[in-house]
Amino acid sequence: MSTEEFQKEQEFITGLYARLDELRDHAEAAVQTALTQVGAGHQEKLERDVLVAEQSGLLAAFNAGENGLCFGRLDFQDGRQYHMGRIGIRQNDADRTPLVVDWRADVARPFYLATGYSPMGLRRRRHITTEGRNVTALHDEILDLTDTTRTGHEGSAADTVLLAALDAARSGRMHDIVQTIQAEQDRIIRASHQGVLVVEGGPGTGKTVVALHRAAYLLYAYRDLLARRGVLIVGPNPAFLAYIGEVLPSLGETGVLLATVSELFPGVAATGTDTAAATEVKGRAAMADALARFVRDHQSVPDPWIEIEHDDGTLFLDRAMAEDARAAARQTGLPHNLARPHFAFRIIDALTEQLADRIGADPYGGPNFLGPDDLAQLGKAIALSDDVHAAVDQLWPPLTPQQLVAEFLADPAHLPAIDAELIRRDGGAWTPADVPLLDEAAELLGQDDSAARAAEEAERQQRIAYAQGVLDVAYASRTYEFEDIDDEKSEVLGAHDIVDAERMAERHEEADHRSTAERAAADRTWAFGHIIVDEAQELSAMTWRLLMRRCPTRSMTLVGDPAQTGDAAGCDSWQQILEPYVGDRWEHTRLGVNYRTPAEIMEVAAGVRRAEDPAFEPPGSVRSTGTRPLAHAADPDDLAPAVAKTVAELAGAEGRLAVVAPTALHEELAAALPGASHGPAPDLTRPVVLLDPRQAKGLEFDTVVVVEPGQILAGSPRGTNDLYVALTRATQQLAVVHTGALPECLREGLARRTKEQIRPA
Ligand SMILES: Nc1ncnc2c1ncn2[C@@H]1O[C@H](COP(=O)(O)OP(=O)(O)OP(=O)(O)O)[C@@H](O)[C@H]1O
Repeated sequence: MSTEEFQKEQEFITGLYARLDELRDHAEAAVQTALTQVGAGHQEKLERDVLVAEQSGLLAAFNAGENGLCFGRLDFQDGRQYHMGRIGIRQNDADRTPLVVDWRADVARPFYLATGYSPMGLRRRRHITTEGRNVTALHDEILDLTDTTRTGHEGSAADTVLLAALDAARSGRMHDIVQTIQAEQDRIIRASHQGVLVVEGGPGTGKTVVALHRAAYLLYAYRDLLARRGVLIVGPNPAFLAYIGEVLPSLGETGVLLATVSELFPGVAATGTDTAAATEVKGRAAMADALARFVRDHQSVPDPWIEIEHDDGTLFLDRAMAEDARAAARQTGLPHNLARPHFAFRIIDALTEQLADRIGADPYGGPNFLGPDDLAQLGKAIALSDDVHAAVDQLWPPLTPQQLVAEFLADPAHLPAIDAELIRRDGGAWTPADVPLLDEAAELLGQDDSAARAAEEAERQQRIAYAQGVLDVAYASRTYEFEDIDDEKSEVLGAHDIVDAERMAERHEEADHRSTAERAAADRTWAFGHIIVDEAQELSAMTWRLLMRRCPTRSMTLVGDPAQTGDAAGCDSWQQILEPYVGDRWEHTRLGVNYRTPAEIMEVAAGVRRAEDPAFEPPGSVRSTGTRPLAHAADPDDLAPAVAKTVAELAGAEGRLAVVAPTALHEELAAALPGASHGPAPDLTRPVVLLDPRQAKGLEFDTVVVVEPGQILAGSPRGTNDLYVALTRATQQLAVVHTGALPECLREGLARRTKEQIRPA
């Protein structure tokens, strides 16, 4: 080891952190100063808010850079040398010379792509490992074989650093991989933002982590476009979102909305659950048609008429009149609530005509006596009639998405009877599968915001009135110290002197301080700049309709693995998902190396899939641990204690362990595993967690104990996929605890332990 090289890097890193501290202090001071400045006008307030947002964003990035700020160095053959950083930092000189370049910059690409065959102009690539602000290791790769300079740190650097990262104990939170992105992953991360990119790959191939780095890259490369519209990352459940939630902030990116589909209808908390069969029915594309027809059912005509009381005698809103108004309203092509005024106006016109015919008719067959002004007067009176309002409400009622879907579920229409029975529900909490239905309903109904706008105007008037009151009080209690001075010429200005009530009211209006992600989360119609969908194979056809509405530009990255589909409503083929929206204009890429699961575990998991598909080939594992997964046979009465014993044996001092078991066993197992986190949103940072196979999706742990694999297999129509997911979550060790016979597909590859061996003492 060359201490001189070490020393040089340490000096560089020390200097770099000093510059980081300087930048951080500067940003902190700027935020503080801005916050204490009380500007009077709107403009000043706006400028202050922009400055605070900008500097806060910088601060977040500087704080993110604290750990592993610099992780590599590129030495080019032409003498250029660049240090690589999690974020880019420049010197405080006239040229603002880069100290470290951002890993996303073009010049950083050879760090990930250069090989001995294709050195991309590189002479040497250095991996720098740090702990806090100290350099702990250097690994150099020589890419120019004619270069004879040696530093003493040469070796197969990339492998050493990658394997160290893969072997490290898990923390319950995903980490970024900027230091070890592999070439096939880099190409996906930096692919163009346009169009739909599908990233497919088996378990542990890095689909999720690559998708997150892609979000960071896109925000860097297309900042103008994406910072404004925002990026949405959709994940399968809240625990998964918590698991991946620290990756982007660690890369200095905070403006991304992470959400499950259930959270995408503002104002609705989908806390209910559906049966697998109901989820499947609700997810079918045919639901869109059923809902559209259900909305039309609410556009009715009277049989034979509705009587409208009028001073000049009863008017008749008859079937033909309503049919004519309905056809005209439908012809506008507007959603139900927005077409409603068109229906109402046609009805009012027709009733006005009926009345005019009655009271203005010339008994001798001449033209009607009433002129345009008379007709307008009659129309106005009819438009104000309570009877007319009630009739319009009856024939074309205003509807909210919640009303419509609740009514639909209580008595499902336009579906085969068997499907209708499966989803029938009167009341109860909204479920995740209801959210796309609500969104579909919102599209079909449209939002007639005239009432909201009127309310807003009324509120504004109220604010003005309040501000006038404040001014009056201010005037009444003005200071009299200068009583002798003519009030008109007073140099002491009071609030009443410089603002009128309207401007003062405006000043008190709340400016929108929310970030793009926050504003997007609160707005159902927000169009995102890019959407990333993880575990995309799980989403139903109805969910795709919702997501496509949120991304009219179709700039999307979809990652998933059809072999892991667990949801009954999930899709089996990308073509089937995408065809309705982009035809065949989408790109498909594959990741083929498993970075998570050691070869020994993967062999066992592959056996499960091979039972259905003998030709199945799992992604090749990058590591093997030499430890065979274990099968523990337990007495049915002893299952929970046997699981507890296995957990006690395998749980390490460091790292995380997950027990993956069918939900029906959770109560019994939780009692035997005190301290294990479980429930709908388990805390994955705890040493032991108890999950069902669906909750385990996308996650990873050092050790995994799969309980009753036979029940997992039989538990759902996609039981094979669920078991495959459960078995592929471990980075180090896997154990299976079972009562009764081990399923046939698991008999190969597992080292057996008998009941006696695992019976608690
Ligand atoms: N280039 C890399 N360097 C270091 N770690 C990596 C790399 N690529 C992937 N990993 C690690 O491998 C593990 C698996 O990655 P990830 O969860 O993204 O896989 P996945 O394909 O989404 O898996 P699954 O489909 O099973 O959920 C993670 O711990 C990730 O950090």
